Order: sequence, then structure tokens, then C-alpha cells
Amino acid sequence: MFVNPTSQQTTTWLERNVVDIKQKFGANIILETKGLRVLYGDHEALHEGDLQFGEHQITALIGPSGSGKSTYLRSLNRMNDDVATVKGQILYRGVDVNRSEIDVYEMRRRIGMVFQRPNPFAKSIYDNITFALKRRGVTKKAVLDEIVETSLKQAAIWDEVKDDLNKSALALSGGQQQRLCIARAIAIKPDILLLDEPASALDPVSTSKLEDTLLRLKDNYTIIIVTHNMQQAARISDYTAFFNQGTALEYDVTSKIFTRPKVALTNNYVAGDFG
Ligand SMILES: Nc1ncnc2c1ncn2[C@@H]1O[C@H](COP(=O)(O)OP(=O)(O)OP(=O)(O)O)[C@@H](O)[C@H]1O
Repeated sequence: MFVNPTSQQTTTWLERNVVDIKQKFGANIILETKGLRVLYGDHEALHEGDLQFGEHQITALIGPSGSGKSTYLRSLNRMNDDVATVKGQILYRGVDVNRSEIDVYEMRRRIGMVFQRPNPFAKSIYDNITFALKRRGVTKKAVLDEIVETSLKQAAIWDEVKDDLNKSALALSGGQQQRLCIARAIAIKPDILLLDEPASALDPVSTSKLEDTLLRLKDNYTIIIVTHNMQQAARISDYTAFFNQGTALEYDVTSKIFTRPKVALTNNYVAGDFG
């Protein structure tokens, strides 16, 4: 049993079971948060969210609407900087990237993000992939061509677009656009990919393709995904964190969260009793 001294829930006893995945499973930790709290004005949206993320693993963040999943995810690569106060440490390979002297632009090259709605640039498929590379000074066509092909292959969309690289990205279907956005994110070779409900706007076939893509990508990337889709979390993730009211209440291997959770609220949520 646990009392959260910083939250609005100070009088509530909360059951929590956040396992140390390094200690318990020998996971190689690439990213972890310590003492992370996020405030929008004086509303504390995240009180107790400390988690560790295993390298080349997929971690799902689940929980009811408004529980703080996106707030937590967006804080990891400081997408909340302009709208919230983020306190605590975000340790990427041991370096606290929440310090003011960190080059946020460079950090986001390592910790990339794919959003809920596909947001390709109003440019060609080719230019979507090469845009950030060119800004970083990569100009040789042969190099750019190679990265375009590799990224699109890794994102499992190459076969669908290889003959149309000069076509507008906006002419692709929603599912194709989302895989293009993944290709765009991985073209700059991040270590970690953050995905905020990337399949919420997709049909079941596109969702399935996206899930296959993520499963393949985990050989090379560490993936953290917010999802409302319980089956999706169960299908693709290695670890799952259950959030409720700004607190990560339970964190463990996914099979445990879905079959033998320790916390009663987790059980109720995965059983579909609320959310
Ligand atoms: N930009 C913002 N400004 C003010 N409050 C915000 C902002 N973004 C989120 N919040 C608040 O923070 C809390 C957590 O929201 P968050 O979006 O992180 O939850 P969530 O679990 O991701 O929800 P959902 O599943 O509906 O996306 C909510 O009370 C929300 O209203």
C-alpha cells in the first residue's frame, strides 16, 4: 500500500505495483523517469509516473481517458515544454534530458515521436523522408536515396510507394500516411520512438499492418506506445503500464498485466469495467 504525498489524492490509499524491470527481469534500461511530475498551470496532471523502459522492447501505456498517458509520453522528449511545467528527471542512457542546457532539437533526434493523427508534410513522399536530413546537411543524392529506401522498407510501406516517390504524401491513405510518418521518424535514426495512439484513426487492416511494422521495428528501436486498444497492447507490447488519475498504478510484463494484475483497478480496467 502506498500514499502519494504530492497528489490531490493525499487522503487516498493507493495500491501500486510498479516493478523494477532491471532488477526483476534484467532489462537493459535505455530510458527512465525519476520524480516526474507535470503541471498544467496549477493542475497537476501527473503525480507518480516513474517507469523504466527496456531497450528494444515495446512498452504500452494504457489507462482511462485523462489518466495522464499522453502527458507522460509527451514529457519524455519534452513536447510539453511550452504548455506545462515538468519536474523531475528523464534519464536517457543515464543523461537527464530534462535539464535546461540540453539541446532539445538534438535530443529529439534520438527520441522521436509519431502522433495520433498522421501528419505528413504537404510535400512528396521522398521529400517527407529527406526533409530533416537535408536540414542536417545531408545532400548527396545517393545517400538520401538509400535512406529513403531503407526507412520506407523498415516502416513496411516501400512496396506500396516505391514507384510513386514524387507523389504527394497527402494522396496516401491514412494508414499509409501513418507508416510514412514512422518512416520519416526513423530516417534520422532515433533510438526511441514514442507513439501516441498511432492507430486510433486507422481501419483494422491498416492497424494490423502498423502493428506488424512496430513488431519488426523493435529489433532496432525502443518503442513506447499509448493505446486505448487493449488487444493491441496485449498483441504487441512486452511491458505495460496502467495509468489512473495521473499515477502509474501498475507496471509489469504485459502478460501479467492482462492475466494476473496485482492491483484491483488494473484488473477492472483490463476487464473492461471502466474507461
Ligand atoms: N495542454 C493541456 N493543457 C491543460 N491541461 C491538459 C493539457 N493536456 C492535458 N491536460 C489535462 O491533463 C490531464 C491528463 O491528460 P492526458 O491527455 O495526459 O490524458 P490521457 O490519459 O492521455 O487521456 P486520453 O486517453 O483521453 O488521451 C487531463 O486532466 C487533461 O485535461
